[in-house]
Amino acid sequence: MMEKFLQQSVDTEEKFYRYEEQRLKIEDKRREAEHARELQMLQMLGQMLAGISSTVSQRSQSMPASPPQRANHRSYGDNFNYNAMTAALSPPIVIERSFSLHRTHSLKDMENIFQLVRNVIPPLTGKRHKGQDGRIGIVGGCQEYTGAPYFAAITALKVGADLSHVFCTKDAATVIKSYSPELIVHPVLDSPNAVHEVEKWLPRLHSVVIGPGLGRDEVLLENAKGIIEKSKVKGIPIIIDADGLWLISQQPSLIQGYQRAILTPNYMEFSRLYEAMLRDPVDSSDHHGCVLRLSQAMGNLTVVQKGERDLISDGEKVLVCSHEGSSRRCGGQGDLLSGSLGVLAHWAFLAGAEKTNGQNPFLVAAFGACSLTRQANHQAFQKFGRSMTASDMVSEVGTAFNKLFET
Ligand SMILES: NC(=O)C1=CN([C@@H]2O[C@H](COP(=O)(O)OP(=O)(O)OC[C@H]3O[C@@H](n4cnc5c(N)ncnc54)[C@H](O)[C@@H]3O)[C@@H](O)[C@H]2O)[C@@H](O)CC1
Ligand SMILES: Nc1ncnc2c1ncn2[C@@H]1O[C@H](COP(=O)(O)OP(=O)(O)OP(=O)(O)O)[C@@H](O)[C@H]1O
Repeated sequence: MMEKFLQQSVDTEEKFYRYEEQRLKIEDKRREAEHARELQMLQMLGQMLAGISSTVSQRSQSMPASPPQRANHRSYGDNFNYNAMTAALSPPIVIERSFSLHRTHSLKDMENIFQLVRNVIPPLTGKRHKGQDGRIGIVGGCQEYTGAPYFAAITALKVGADLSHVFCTKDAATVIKSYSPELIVHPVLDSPNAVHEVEKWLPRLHSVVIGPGLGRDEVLLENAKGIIEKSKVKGIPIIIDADGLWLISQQPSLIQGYQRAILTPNYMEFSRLYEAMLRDPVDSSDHHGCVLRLSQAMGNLTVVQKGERDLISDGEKVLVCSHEGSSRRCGGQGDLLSGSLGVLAHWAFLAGAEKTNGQNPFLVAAFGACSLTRQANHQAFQKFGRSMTASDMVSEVGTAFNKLFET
C-alpha cells in the first residue's frame, strides 16, 4: 500500500516536472518576443562594443595544435549559428575590460558588457512558477569541508535560482542542513550507488557545480567523475571548481571538448591544469596567452582564471574583469563565484547567443559572476575590513546584484 502510494507520488512529481519543462519552453518563447526590441538595442550596443576596445592579439608561437574537439566548435546552444571556418582562420581576440566603478573613463565599456549580462537575466514576473528561474546542483561537501558547498549553494539562491541542491557525503549533510533551511541536501556522495542517486536528479537540474568542498578522497573523486559523465550526456552546463579541478588535472579528457563546461581555477589550480595540459610551466609574463592556450588545449571550453584580475577565455577571446574588490582574501570567495556562475551559466545558456549579441553566453555569464563576486567582496570589505569573511560577502550578494544588474 505504502509502496503504491510512494510510486504514485513519484509519478505525480515526474508529471509535474514534465509539465514544468513545457511551461518553461512556452515562457521562453514569450520572453523572446518581449525582448525582440531589447535585442535590437543590444545589436547597436554590440557594434559599439566591437568598435571601442577590441584589440587583436597575435596567435602565440607556442600554441599547441588545435585539439580534435575544435571540430565540435561552439556547441553550447542548439540554435547557435557559428562559422567554424571563420573561427579557424581568425586570430584570437583579446577584449580588455578594466572595470572600476570609481574610474569614469571605463563606465561606457562596463555598461556595454553589463548590458549583455542584464539581458540574460530572466525578468521577475508573477507568471513564473517555482523552479523556472533555476534549479542548481552543487556536488561537494565532505567531513572536512562543509562551508564550501554551503557558500556555493546559498549564493546560487541569492543570485536568483529557485532551488539549490547539495549532493554531499552523509556526515556533511546534517551540518550543511543546519547552516540553512533553504538548501535541499542529499547525503549520497559516499554511498555505493552515488552516481545513480545523483543521476536521478539530473533531469531536474539546469546546471551543476562540481567540486566545492569535495576533498580528494578517491571514492568521492570517482563518484564526481561519474556525475560529470552523466551530466555531459544530458548536455547540462557544468562548472568545475576546487577539487573538481584537481580531478580534471589528473584526467583532463573527462571534460576536454565539452563546451558547456566552465573551469574556475585559482592560481594553484590554474598552474596544475596548465602544466598537465601544456607540459610547460605557466609563463608569468603572458597571463592572457596562458589562459587562451589552456582553453584551446581543453577544447575551447570556458576558463576563468581567478586572481587580482580575472581572465576569462574560450580560446578565442580573453575578457578581463578587474572590477574593484578588496585586498581581503579569506577562504570561500571562490565558492561564491562558482555558485553564482551556476545560475548565470544557466540563464545565459537558455537565453542563447542572440541575447548576448553573438558573444559566447558562457563568457558573458563568467564576466557577470566575476563582477558580482568582486562587488560583494568590495561591499563587505567596506563594512568589516580585515574581519570580513565569506559569510559577510554572502549577505552582500543581493545588493551587489542590484547595483550591477538591476539598474
Ligand atoms: N569553509 C570551507 O569549507 C572552505 C573549503 N574550501 C575547500 O578546500 C578545498 C581545498 O582548496 P584549496 O584552495 O586550499 O586547495 P589547493 O590545494 O588548490 O591550494 C593549496 C594551497 O595553495 C595556496 N594558494 C592559493 N592561492 C595561491 C597563490 N595565489 N599563490 C600561492 N599559493 C596559493 C593555498 O593557500 C593553499 O594552501 C577545496 O575543496 C575547497 O572547496 C575552500 O573553498 C575554502 C572554504
Ligand atoms: N588579488 C586579488 N585581488 C582582487 N580580487 C581577487 C584577488 N584574488 C582573487 N580575487 C577574487 O576572489 C574571488 C575568488 O578567487 P580566489 O582566488 O580566492 O578563489 P579560490 O581560492 O578558489 O576560493 P576558495 O577559498 O573559495 O576556494 C574571485 O572572484 C577573484 O576575482
